Amino acid sequence: MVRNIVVLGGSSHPDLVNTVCHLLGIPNGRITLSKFAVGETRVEIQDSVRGKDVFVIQSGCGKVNDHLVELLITISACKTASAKRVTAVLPHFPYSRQSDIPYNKTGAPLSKAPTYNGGKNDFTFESRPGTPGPMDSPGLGVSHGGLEKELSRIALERGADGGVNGADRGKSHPPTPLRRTNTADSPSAASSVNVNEWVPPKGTGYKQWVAQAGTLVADLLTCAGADHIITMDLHDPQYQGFFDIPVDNLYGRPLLQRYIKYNIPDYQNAVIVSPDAGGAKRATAIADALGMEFALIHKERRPTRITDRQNATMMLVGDIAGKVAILVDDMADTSNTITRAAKLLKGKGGATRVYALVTHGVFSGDAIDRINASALDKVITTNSVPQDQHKRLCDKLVVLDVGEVFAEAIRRVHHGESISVLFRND
Ligand SMILES: O=P(O)(O)OC[C@H]1O[C@H](OP(=O)(O)OP(=O)(O)O)[C@H](O)[C@@H]1O
Repeated sequence: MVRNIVVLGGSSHPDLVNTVCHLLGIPNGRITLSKFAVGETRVEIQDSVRGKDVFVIQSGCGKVNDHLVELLITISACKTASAKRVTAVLPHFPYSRQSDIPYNKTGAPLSKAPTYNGGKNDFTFESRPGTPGPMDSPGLGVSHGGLEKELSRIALERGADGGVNGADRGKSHPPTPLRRTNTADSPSAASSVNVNEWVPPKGTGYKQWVAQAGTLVADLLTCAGADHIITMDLHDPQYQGFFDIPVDNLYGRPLLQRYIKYNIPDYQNAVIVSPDAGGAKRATAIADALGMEFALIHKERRPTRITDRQNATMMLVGDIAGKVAILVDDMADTSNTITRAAKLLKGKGGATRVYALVTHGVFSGDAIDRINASALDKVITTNSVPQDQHKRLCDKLVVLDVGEVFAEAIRRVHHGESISVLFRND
């Protein structure tokens, strides 16, 4: 039984909250989460947190934006109710994929938007303009009808070619109309991003503005009053540097490694495969620890728009013919990456069996259907986000429990003990 500690759960992952409280031997902190009719979040904390060490557990899944706001309000409520320390526990950290700038091949992002001054161009290709204002940026604060007309007119006047990257420059294309993407039906990353997808006319020098939401989310958590963050397998470990409070980034690696060791027959002769260059370090760490071979799939998506992510070209570097391939990645969202990788590994690669091990099985939209129809033999994930429903729909899915890791991390942080023991890989 741990004393002077309160564990509160947001609405994203009640099972994990129950497990953690059970393992710590404490009752769940009492909290009421509700909504006003308009959709605003309302939080009421029923236990006194005065002078207490408070941990708020909320994972980045489901209605991820609602859950984020719920977390921020809860943290703030605890602070104003005189909690001694508030730790945000985010088993899967929302927005951590958005800490960098996707269109950075040719240098820093543009910092000023183009001005639509009657079709006259007042900037060059080398311009480094400032942050788009509400009236400057496509899709922000301007009535869509008027904006579409204006942009189409500019495109027509300039004989647009639609190129946003080097590869497209110089080619001749017809003027590019505005396209609207319907975001209502699919929660997948690729289909939910664009409100207006506008390809700028040739020679304007304007590259689409992409917000670095990761920075904002880090600031929001700190401003709300978080004193400490506990999370697991951040998409980009450098994201910790966005915070000026301690961040404990736990590893899912020991769990995944244990699965390989004890559940994959003849695992020493299998090959660990990273489905993209970004995850190579994570995958090689496992391959090295288990003395296994390593291969890499090169996934090319950066130079183009975010909507092209699903069409990225994949190329296998390494030999997996006649072997078992074990894909290792930090997360599966739409599952496009792992299913396409599996197709490549079993098809051209000649792998006999393909496993995918991902820490965060978000499985948005039709991800589970995609896995069921894929060449993947098994998908192993953790319950850093709820998996009950996914498990019911997918026989290939194996779920590893992170409850113990988070409970132990909370216990150790509370007592001021080192958490490095949690990084052991045996
Ligand atoms: O299931 P999916 O929808 O395919 O998403 C999963 C992929 O997304 C992330 O990488 P990302 O594409 O952001 O590339 P990066 O590693 O270059 O940042 C993640 O590391 C996976 O590889």
